[in-house]
Amino acid sequence: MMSSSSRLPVLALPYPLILLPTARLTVPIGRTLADKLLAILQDSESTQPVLAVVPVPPLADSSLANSSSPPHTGPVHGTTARIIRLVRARTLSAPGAPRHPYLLSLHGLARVRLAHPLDADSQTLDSLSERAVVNPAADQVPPRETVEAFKDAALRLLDRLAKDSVQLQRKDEWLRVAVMVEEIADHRSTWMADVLVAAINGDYQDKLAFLTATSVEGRLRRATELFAKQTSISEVSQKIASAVDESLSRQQKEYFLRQQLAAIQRELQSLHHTNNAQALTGGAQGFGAGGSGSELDDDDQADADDLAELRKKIEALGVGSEERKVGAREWRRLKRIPQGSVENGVIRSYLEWLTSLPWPSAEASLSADHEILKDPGFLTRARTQLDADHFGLDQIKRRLIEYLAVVRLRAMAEATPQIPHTDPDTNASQLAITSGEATDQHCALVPFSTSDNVLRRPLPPLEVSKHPFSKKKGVKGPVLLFVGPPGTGKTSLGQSIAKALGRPFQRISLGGVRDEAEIRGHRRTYVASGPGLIVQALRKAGRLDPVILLDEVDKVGQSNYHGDPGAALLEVLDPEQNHAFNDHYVNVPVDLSQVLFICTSNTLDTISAPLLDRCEVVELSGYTYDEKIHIARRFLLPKQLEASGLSESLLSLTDNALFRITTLYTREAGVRSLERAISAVVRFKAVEWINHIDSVAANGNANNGDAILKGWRKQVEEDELEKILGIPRWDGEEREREERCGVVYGLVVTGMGEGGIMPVESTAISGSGRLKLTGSLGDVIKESGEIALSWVKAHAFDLGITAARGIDPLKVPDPIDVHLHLPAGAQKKDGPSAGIAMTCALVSLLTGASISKDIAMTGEITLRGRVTPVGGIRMKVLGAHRAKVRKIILPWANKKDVEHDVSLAVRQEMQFCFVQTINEALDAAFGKGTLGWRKDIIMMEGRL
Ligand SMILES: Nc1ncnc2c1ncn2[C@@H]1O[C@H](COP(=O)(O)OP(=O)(O)OP(=O)(O)O)[C@@H](O)[C@H]1O
Repeated sequence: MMSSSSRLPVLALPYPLILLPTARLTVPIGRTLADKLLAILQDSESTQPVLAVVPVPPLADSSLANSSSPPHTGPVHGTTARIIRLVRARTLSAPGAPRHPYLLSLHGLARVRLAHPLDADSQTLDSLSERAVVNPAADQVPPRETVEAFKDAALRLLDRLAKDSVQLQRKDEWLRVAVMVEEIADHRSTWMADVLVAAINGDYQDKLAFLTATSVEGRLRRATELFAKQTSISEVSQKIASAVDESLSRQQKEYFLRQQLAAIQRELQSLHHTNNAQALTGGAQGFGAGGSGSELDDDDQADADDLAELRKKIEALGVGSEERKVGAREWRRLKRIPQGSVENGVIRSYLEWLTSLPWPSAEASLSADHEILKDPGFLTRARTQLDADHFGLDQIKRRLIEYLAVVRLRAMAEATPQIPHTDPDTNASQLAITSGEATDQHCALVPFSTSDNVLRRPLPPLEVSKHPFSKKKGVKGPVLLFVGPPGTGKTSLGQSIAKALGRPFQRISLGGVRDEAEIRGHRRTYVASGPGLIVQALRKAGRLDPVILLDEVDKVGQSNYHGDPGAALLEVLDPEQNHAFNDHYVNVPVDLSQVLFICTSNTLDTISAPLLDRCEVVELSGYTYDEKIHIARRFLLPKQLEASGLSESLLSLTDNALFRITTLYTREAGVRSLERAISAVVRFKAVEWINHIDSVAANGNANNGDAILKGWRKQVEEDELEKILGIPRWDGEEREREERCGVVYGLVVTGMGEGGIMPVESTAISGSGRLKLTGSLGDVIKESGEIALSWVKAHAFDLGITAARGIDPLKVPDPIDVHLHLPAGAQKKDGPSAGIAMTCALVSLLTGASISKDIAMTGEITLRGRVTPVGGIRMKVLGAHRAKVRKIILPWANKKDVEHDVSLAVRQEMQFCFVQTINEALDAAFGKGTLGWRKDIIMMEGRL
């Protein structure tokens, strides 16, 4: 068939655009072209007028690509295309907008050739010139073998594409096309070739060659080649993908994904910016002219700033120091690892920790501490500080001042440069320093001379430090351990010491720490790992030399499968080791030698011996009523008034009210419950005050100060307390204490370190001479019960219980069992100190004589009847005093404890009986002459 010619408007498609017959294409176009097309649309009779669309290859390739056109001439081959849409782009803008604000959609129809090649002027997207075009002759049927080869190649490619498709729908589509290819008639195969080449990815040049192939056979061959090429590309990339898949680690994959995500985000951001700009300017402005947006969107910038900051911090670490080396190494790793990956986050948070710790290499703050210590008035000011924060505690304050004096002396000694002895035999070559006034700057190095009467101290030989951090030795003192019941001021004393030294204070609560890692940190391999409590405190303090209070060391867990937290604590507190404390997370030796550690504990019983050995114990055993009343008036009431917004002019407690609160509403060694009770009173009065001023305001006197104060009662009287605090908890306890045969009051110290009294009850029941002990008793206290019974049985005749020696009082006259019980059965009790109380209870039970309820006792007994000393005397005595016991029986050996530890005021209010034997204890308890001792008892004791 002959080819036909006609005139059509010709549109040039710049590289890399190409339109094949059967394909569709949408291109952004400018206003000029849009106007021209609009004119065509208006003039045309058809609603979808036809154009000739000619791809223009890049200059270098033009001769190659449009191969059938003569060299050095413009392109001639193209496609006829129907205009199916011309719209103005609103929101979507292709790159280049708004120079191309219109979108033109074309549908390729058939191959076409220009009668004359496109000249250079007409090769732009804007140009549209009407030209003569030649429509090639209609297709002939291609040879069979060419069609077969084409189908084969097409099917292989479609199969590959179906396999590679991730989406199921896509897969189905490719398979459906494959069925069509199999079934298509030979004469339609060129159409199929057009459809497939248009649908698959392929090189521009390949597609152009396919477009320009004039013969049907040639076109099918080119399509076959293209399909084969695409199949092999697809297979190779699939192989690479699976090989990469195997070799890529999770992190690398994540990296690629993140890169893609970042690219998508960038695209979205730029789209967003353009939209903003268009919204602001009606679309008249160019790309990238959008507003700056919120600073929260500017992730990349913030991230870069953080990294720069981190880098600066690493650079600030001491040159050559271990921490700097580790920091630099981790920094290099950080740079290698993709941003946003988990590992990246782990390294960054590690570096943040590492660089935010105070390191000796970068530390400049110690000098401030030394200045405070050098000040001649340091000790006086420390004493003033302690007095300002705490009432009483004289002995403890004196001990703390001694401690601070040692700290000061050591600090001054450490601040002195050390010079080696060159020759110990010659005085002239020895150097000494005037101690006391020595300072960093002013230390006077003078030759040591025996004739000098100034206090001089020869310096020890220079120790060459092996550890990199021990350039400046720590201001070490013994580790203080405050032991005492809750609320006795242990924590607040620690705070006062920190204030006196001008150092930051950090408190670490060790109660319930079961895991060594809580002290030492987790290794970085753990998910969500972090440093231990010690390093955390150091970072919070921001200095190398804070005062760290290790609260409740007695409650640290024992060694278990989570490690031994106690052992880690030993390392922390050991001056020989703690200059290079090893936190598992930080993994660089941390210098704790400058830290001043203070421990607190409620009791000494549960502290491990090695830990106790490192500490110097300071006991705070509790306050008397008198001291509590003073503390309440001077410290607790003002503190609560301030906390509630009232003032002393609006609220006061009478002495009687305060006494009642202290004695009847609280009974504890410390002052916490007292503080709570006072705060309840203050809160009650605060409500009253608000109601009062509201009612005054309602009467129109809101601004009249006198009128406001007129009806206000600021005093809280004793009889109001029941309304405020409820029924007194301890009222009538003395009445409840019974004076009964078989009941005796012993003295105890609870697990919280609080002293008090505890009844020892005994009763006789018919039985077979056995002893029954109840009340959650430990082995030692049970043994005390058995010793007591044995002693009573052995002395039953002397005490007048039995008629003759050798008779068991539990069998004759009637066989009985004796039941000894210590109430509060849920509380564990142990220890030997209930010995004399149990003996007295048994004697009382068997003789029928009773002991006054105002008497309490403590002391261990031996089988021979000796009374041996016990511990916790001060706490026990104060507990008894609080319980209004008037007479206490104690072992003779504890006399010095009472004289030394118990205040004179308490001693004057109580009667103390110090006993050496059970006989003396019984006499003191029952009163002389009450028990019917047989006459020869004195002789017997002499023989013992
Ligand atoms: N001698 C005192 N003078 C003034 N206030 C005191 C005195 N003793 C204790 N306090 C006050 O009692 C409160 C409780 O004290 P702190 O917290 O120091 O008790 P603690 O012994 O550490 O108790 P815990 O063993 O329960 O930790 C604080 O407000 C403290 O100021």
